[in-house]
Formats: sequence, structure tokens, C-alpha cells
Amino acid sequence: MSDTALLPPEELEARLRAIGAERYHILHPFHHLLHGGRLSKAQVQAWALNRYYYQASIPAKDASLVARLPTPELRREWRRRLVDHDGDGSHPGGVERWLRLTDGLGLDRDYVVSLEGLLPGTRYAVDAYVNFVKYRSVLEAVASSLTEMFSPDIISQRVSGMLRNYDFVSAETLAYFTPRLTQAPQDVAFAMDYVKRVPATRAEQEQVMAALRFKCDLLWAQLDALHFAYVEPALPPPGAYRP
Ligand SMILES: O=C(O)c1cc(C(=O)O)c2c(n1)C(=O)C(=O)c1cc(C(=O)O)[nH]c1-2
Repeated sequence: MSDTALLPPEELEARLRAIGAERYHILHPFHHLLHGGRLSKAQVQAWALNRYYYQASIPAKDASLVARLPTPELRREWRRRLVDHDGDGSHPGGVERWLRLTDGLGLDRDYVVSLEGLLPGTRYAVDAYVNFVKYRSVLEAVASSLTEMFSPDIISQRVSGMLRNYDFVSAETLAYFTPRLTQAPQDVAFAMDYVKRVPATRAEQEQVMAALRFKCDLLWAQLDALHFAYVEPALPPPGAYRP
């Protein structure tokens, strides 16, 4: 197939899946240490504290995309994600559920929410995602959410491994992840259909693949930052969380 021919939708999907198989953060050494029970409680705390910024920024990136979606159908679909993360006022959303996870690990909520202990690497990676969604095309923004297609596997591995290997973690602490196992496939079904249907040129399909690579890389970079600061060589930058 030439480099300029439009890919059949199934071929595009196969290439997107291959990107995850090559670079999703399920392959990162920090993930293996985390679910393998080889981190201290303090290192797990550092992971949860940093990941709070990712969780808290997801609704910001989704809200900026809602504003640019052209139809009520598309906005309704994306608005559902906002409710998943922010809650509806009577049921807690993902951000609140993540704070229950950091509570369960013994972190002070005000400190977590203040972002004072955040690694610069986390901040830059997460901000890059929010800005990508804000400034790139709607197609690229939708495509960048597609890492979620790989998340049920990493979540299952993480939750079962952490419950098995750490006495300071309970099913209640990790309850954040349970709804994600049904929310993520629903998100992906929509986004995958969109990126297979909408591109009219190979160049747009290449943008879809590049958006997914970019997203895999920023998830990877977050674990790199944690690994460098808290595992090896264990050099937390000035101001970062010190257990
Ligand atoms: O646990 C994980 O490894 C993981 C990965 C991802 C992902 O692949 O982006 C998300 C989540 N969790 C998650 O909980 C979540 O709410 C989420 C939203 C999004 C997104 O890009 O809109 N990704 C993810």
C-alpha cells in the first residue's frame, strides 16, 4: 500500500493497536515495580500524588474540546466524560475518587490538591496533553484519547498486583479503577469509530496515529519522571514530594 493511499478503516485500527503494543506505559519499568509489589509505601504515595494532576486535568482538556465540537450529538458524548470525571453533585466523579485513593494511602488532601509536591516532569507532560487538545484539530484531540483502549489491561494488572502485594492497599483504596473498566471501553468505542470514519485523506490518518504516539509518550514521560525521582537514581527535584 502506498504511503499516500487512504488506509481501510480496519488497517488504521490495526496500526493504532500496534502503537499501543509498542509504547503504552504498561511496558514501563515503573509500572512493573508498582504492580509487582517492589515499591515502598512512600514510592506508591509519590505515584498517586503525581497522578492526581493527570486526573484533575482530564476534565479541563475534555471541557476545552466540548467547546469546539460542532454538533449536539458530539458534545453530548463528550459531556458524558466530564460527568465521569467531575461527578454530578450526588455521585462522586473520577477526580474525587482519586482523592479517596490518595486519602487511603495516607496523603494529606490539601497537600495533594495544592500540587506543591508535583514533579516538574509530571506538570510538563500533563500540560502538554491539555494544550494538545486545546490547540490541535478536533480529529487529533479525539484520537489522543485512544490510549484508553489499552487501559483495561494495565488497570487489571495494577489492581490485582497491588492488592496481592501491598498490605497498605485495600480494594476500597483502589475503587477508583472499577468504573474505569466500563467507562474506558465506552469512550474508546466512540473515539475509534470517529477516527475511522472522519479522515478523508491519508494525511489526516497519519495525524490520528501521531496523536496516539504523542499521548503514549506523555504517559511514558510521567513514569520516567517518577522513576528518576523516586527509584533510580532517586533524585527528587527541589520542592518535590519527599516522603
Ligand atoms: O490507569 C491508567 O493507566 C489510565 C490510563 C489512561 C490513558 O491511557 O490515557 C487513562 C486513565 N487511566 C484514566 O483513569 C482516565 O480517566 C483516562 C482518561 C483519559 C483520556 O485521555 O481522556 N485517559 C485515561
